[in-house]
Amino acid sequence: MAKPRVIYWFRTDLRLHDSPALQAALDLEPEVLWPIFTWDPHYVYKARGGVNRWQFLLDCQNDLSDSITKLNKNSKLFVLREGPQTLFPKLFKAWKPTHLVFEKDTDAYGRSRDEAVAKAAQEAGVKVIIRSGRTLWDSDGIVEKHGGKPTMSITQLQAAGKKIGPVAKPLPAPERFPDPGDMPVDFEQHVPDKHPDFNAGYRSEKDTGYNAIAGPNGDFAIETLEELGFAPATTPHRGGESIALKTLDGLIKNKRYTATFEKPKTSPAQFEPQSTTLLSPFFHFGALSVRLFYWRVHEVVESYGKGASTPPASLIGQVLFRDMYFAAQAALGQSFAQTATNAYCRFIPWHLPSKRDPETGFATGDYHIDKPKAEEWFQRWKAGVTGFPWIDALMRQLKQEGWIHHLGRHSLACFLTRGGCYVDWERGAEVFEELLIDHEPACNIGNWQWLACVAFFAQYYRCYSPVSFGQKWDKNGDFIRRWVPELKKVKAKYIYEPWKMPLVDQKQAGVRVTGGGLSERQEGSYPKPMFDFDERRSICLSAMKNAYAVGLHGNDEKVLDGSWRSLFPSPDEAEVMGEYESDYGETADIGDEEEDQEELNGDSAGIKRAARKNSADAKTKKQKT
Ligand SMILES: Cc1cc2nc3c(=O)[nH]c(=O)nc-3n(C[C@H](O)[C@H](O)[C@H](O)COP(=O)(O)OP(=O)(O)OC[C@H]3O[C@@H](n4cnc5c(N)ncnc54)[C@H](O)[C@@H]3O)c2cc1C
Repeated sequence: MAKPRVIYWFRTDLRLHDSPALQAALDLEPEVLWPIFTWDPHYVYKARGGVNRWQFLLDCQNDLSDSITKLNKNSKLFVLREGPQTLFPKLFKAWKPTHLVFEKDTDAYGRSRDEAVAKAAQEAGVKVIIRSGRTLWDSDGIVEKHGGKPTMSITQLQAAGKKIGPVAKPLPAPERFPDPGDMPVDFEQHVPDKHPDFNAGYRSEKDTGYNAIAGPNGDFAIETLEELGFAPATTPHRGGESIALKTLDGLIKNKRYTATFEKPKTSPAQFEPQSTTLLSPFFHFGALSVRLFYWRVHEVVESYGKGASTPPASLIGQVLFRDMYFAAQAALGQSFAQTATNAYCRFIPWHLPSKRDPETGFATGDYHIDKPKAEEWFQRWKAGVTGFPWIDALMRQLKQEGWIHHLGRHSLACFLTRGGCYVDWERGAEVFEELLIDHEPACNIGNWQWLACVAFFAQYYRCYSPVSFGQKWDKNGDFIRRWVPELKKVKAKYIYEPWKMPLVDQKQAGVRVTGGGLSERQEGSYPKPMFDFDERRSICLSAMKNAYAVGLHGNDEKVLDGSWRSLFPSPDEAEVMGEYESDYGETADIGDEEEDQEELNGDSAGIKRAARKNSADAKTKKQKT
């Protein structure tokens, strides 16, 4: 019998070690194996991604490609520049594979993409093999063992995990790699629609990434930042399986650190080196197996004995959080990413709410400016010029390096939402999506919901002060001095509150505290704080208290049709989302009357459809998390 001809499709698993999907492909003992990556326009244009994360991805791909070539000089990672949905049907004809193998992806887009590809494979008579390998347990398996519901706490995750059984032991990396087969690409390339391009702001040069399906030299080379039209990355953090494995080895050698790690005791102000592992971007790109991490840490903890830390604070606890968010996302799909239609997300009438597609009910990526002041605060937060040095230092580190400590993320997220600006958590999640090198949809969204106290966590009265929280870790403000150099010479007593600095001290420190921070910023100045934090904290607190008392969730009819307003004070009386031109309502700006009517009908049908989709969850929506 003829031996299998296998396409191995790398995506979220840019590694050779512990890859159940790759192992399944190799177990077929194929005659030929094509290790490929498809350059998907969805991520290039429709998902937010800053240049630092692209650099990390390219690092991971280059490292993986080198490792494949070390095993077989005829092979490497072959990159094809086309969306998988249009590419695979052509590859199935041109290359005549018998099998397509890949790692399971439970992200909302990943699922719909894989369904389309699997359908095309079935039509072409190509067998599809999918293996879970991105999480400790298969996220769909967790959901099943948790009664089809999302896991909203670590305890729920652990209980469901227990029903599946122990986390699988890691698999060794292969020692041999089969030859690739012929790779004709004499078919027409489907050139993607580049508009809208969410990442246009990063492209200083022409984007030539899709000029030819096999790259500029026809050799299926890995893309470069230049081809994407991007300037060089600014992050010092570099990707790749080789670096990940070395970092893990270093961590494991430090037995005390590994065994006694307690996340709440690690400092968000520590840098070079940071106080936590900084393995998250490697997990994101699959350059490091989370199961390998789990078992190696587990061994250290076991041998350490008394004094070892335990979940949720321990290192094992950290990766349990990761699995918890993955399983929450796996259960809720696209609704997980937003309030509207999400039965598990509390409705809070934040400012700058998302615009939604009237047909589907899903967020479009754009938002309403219901209050110009809130927009100004959001822009200042995003630019790192709020006038609160702790917040600005964190944001500037994030923009420059793409990674900040977990508690730094807490500070930024709390400040933007319930502890300062009262801006929709979806705005913050979008900025993190763009800037983080470890951006993981499930973890980013889940953590934003946690910090905004709309899901997973409900203690909204616990608020991070942009002054005392930073001082707790770094009295002298070294972290601020590193990231906000205008304040480098400011005395420790003013470094967290420079607006309190007398003029004579400002002079001595060579900085003037003046202006609003955005376009009007002057050389040698640092902005005044954008509001009185204590005042804002109490306004937000009472608004949160009220929203909790009203008790709406994202899938409530009142949230979806806008009638929630009757349950809240007016925006003139309290902190409530202001009026704006509705996505759905009477004032939708459509010229033609007939179209107008159709649109309105379509609107409500679309909203109801989205609500129905989640209605199964509605009964459990008020559960304790
Ligand atoms: C608002 C906000 C947004 C976030 N967005 C992301 C994101 O997009 N991608 C991401 O991986 N993490 C995200 N996190 C979680 C967490 O901050 C990072 O995983 C962690 O800081 C990464 O650093 P580390 O690798 O040194 O973590 P360590 O403390 O060394 O932990 C080891 C690993 O455990 C996992 N982990 C730790 N904490 C969490 C957590 N709270 N949730 C999920 N996984 C966790 C990560 O994979 C991490 O690499 C976010 C947190 C907040 C508050």
